[in-house]
Formats: sequence, structure tokens, C-alpha cells
Amino acid sequence: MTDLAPGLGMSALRAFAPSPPDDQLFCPDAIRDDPGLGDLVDEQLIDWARHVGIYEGRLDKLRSYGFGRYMMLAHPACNDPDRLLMATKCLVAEWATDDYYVDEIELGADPRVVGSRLARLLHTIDPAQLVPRYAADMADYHRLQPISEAFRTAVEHLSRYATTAQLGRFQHQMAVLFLAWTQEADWHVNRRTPPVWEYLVQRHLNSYLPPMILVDVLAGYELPAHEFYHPEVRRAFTTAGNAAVLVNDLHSGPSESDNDHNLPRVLAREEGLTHEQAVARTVEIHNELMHTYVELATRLSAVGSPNLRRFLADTWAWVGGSRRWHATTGRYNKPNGS
Ligand SMILES: CC(C)=CCC/C(C)=C(\C)COP(=O)(O)OP(=O)(O)O
Repeated sequence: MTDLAPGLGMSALRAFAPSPPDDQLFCPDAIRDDPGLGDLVDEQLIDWARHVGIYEGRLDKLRSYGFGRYMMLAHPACNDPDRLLMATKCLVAEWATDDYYVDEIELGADPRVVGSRLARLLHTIDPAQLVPRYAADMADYHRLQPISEAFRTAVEHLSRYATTAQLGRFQHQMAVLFLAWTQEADWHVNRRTPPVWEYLVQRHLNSYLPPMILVDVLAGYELPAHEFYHPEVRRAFTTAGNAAVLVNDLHSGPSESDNDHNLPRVLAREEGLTHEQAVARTVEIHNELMHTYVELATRLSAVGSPNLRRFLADTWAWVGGSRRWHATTGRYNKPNGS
């Protein structure tokens, strides 16, 4: 692993700072924390959210989540507030979809229509080509949907920085994410808890790859397609994305509604573990994935291009920033006494 790009990856590799409640995690900590930069991005994010109409009446909550801070922590190679804002818009468009269409019944989520909503929404990411008379009807529909407006403007912002290939990967990863959300809707409609392996497949599709896939866009380079899509690189990258999303499961579990799924809950139901045992097993699975990432990244760093080494180091840094955000965000951590 010492072959990873100097400056970015190395300090992260050394920093296994414990941060309760995840002090057993084999995971780096953030390698940059610039609160001023995070606040700046968050201010601009709230203006954008107000403009497109998402989280209406809940902008204070949105502010407390610190999604701009998240991107500041996860992309230490980027100091440009506008690029960070672009990544934050993409992240928040995804999260708003998860909240309003998939997870939160009181915000209008309805598992019976998740598939239709997501299929319509995909147009804002990978435009559907219709004849003009029906395209106008479709445009009328999207104009009234704040989430469509959020995705449309986020992708517009992304396309100012991403190459054609980087945009293509984003489109692909969104389709994968939407597929996973329809699988989740199936569990809800049929009141089914999946077996552990199926939950992990869903978390593989619904991992942190959608935001992670922008690491080179934010850092201002492009990992070329022949390396990005190399099966071993994909294996390393998806392994890191799967581990990172289990950190989400560990932190978000306590605030999730009873019908929601997370790995500790699935393990408890399917394997009869106590909550404590299920959390410990989740940490174990996370750590196994992270050790696999380190092995793969070490091997790939020895044979890959400088850009591939950089990409693997940026991925490692992203995971560390994500860990710090989960431990500190107002989404999962309430201030003392509240
Ligand atoms: C940014 C984003 C929504 C990426 C895809 C991965 C994903 C859906 C999440 C990390 C959210 O997972 P989850 O629904 O468990 O998160 P909350 O508990 O709702 O915060």
C-alpha cells in the first residue's frame, strides 16, 4: 500500500483514529477538515435546494446534515468550492430521492410506485428521446417535481466538469442505484426481510459508489476507461463502496424507521443475533471488505499508472472523510440533550 500516491494516501493510511461508536472499524479518518470550506458549500447548497424546491420546510434540517461538509471531508484533493458544490448537489439529489421516494412514508414515499417514479426520474440523468408531442407532456411532469429539478440542475453542473466518459459512468451508476431501490421497494411491499446475502447484494448496488465515482472529477483528472473498467479495479472500487456504506448502516440504524433495512437489523432477524452481536458482525464484515480493498489496491498500485495510484488513494481518502462525516453529522448525531 505504500505505493499509493504520496501526499494523499499516506497520512490517511496511518490515521486509524477511533471515533465512537465505530472505534473497532478498520478504516482511515478524514485527512482534511476545513470547516470554513464546508460551511461555504453548505450555504450555497441551501440556496440551491430552496431554488429547486427540495426539502421544502425542512431546510434547517438539511443544513444540519452538513452534506457540503461531507464532500469537503471526502474530497481532500479539491479546494474549489464550486466543484465541491457540484458534488454536493449530486449527493443531495440522490439523498432526496432516497428520502422522498424510497424511505420516508411521511415525506410521500410509497413502495408501490417507486419503480415508476425512478424510471421517470432517470430521464433527468440520461434523457429519454420521445417525439415532440409526448416530450412536452414529459417536460410538464418534470417541471412540477422538485427532485427532477434537483437532478436536472445537478447533472448540468456535473457536465461542466466531467468528461463524456465520466458522465457516462455516473449515468450507469445511477441506473444501478435505481434498480436497487426498486428491489428495496419489493421488500417493503411484500413485507419481506431479505436473507443476509441478498441484503448485501442490494447494498452492493445501493453502495456509496454514486458519490465516490466523482473522485477524479473533483480532483481534476480522469482515470481512463481501460483502467476504470478493468475488472480488478472495479472489484477494488466496489469493495470500498460496499464497506463505506456499512458505516452508514452502523450510524443510521438507530434513526431509521422499523420497516427500514440495515445490516445489523437483517442479521438480527435472519440469524437470531442480539443487537450487540449483529453490530459486531457488521463491523467484522466491514473490516473484511476494507482489508480486501487494501490487498487489491496494493497489487494494482504496483502495476497501474500514476493516475490509477492516485484514484486508489483518492478512494481511500473518500472513505476516511465519509467515516468522519457519519460520526459528526446532525443527520445521525443529535446535539446533547435533544
Ligand atoms: C448518496 C446516496 C443516497 C447514495 C447511495 C447510497 C445510499 C442510498 C445511502 C448512503 C443512503 O442509505 P440509507 O438509506 O441507509 O441512508 P439513511 O439512513 O436514509 O440516511
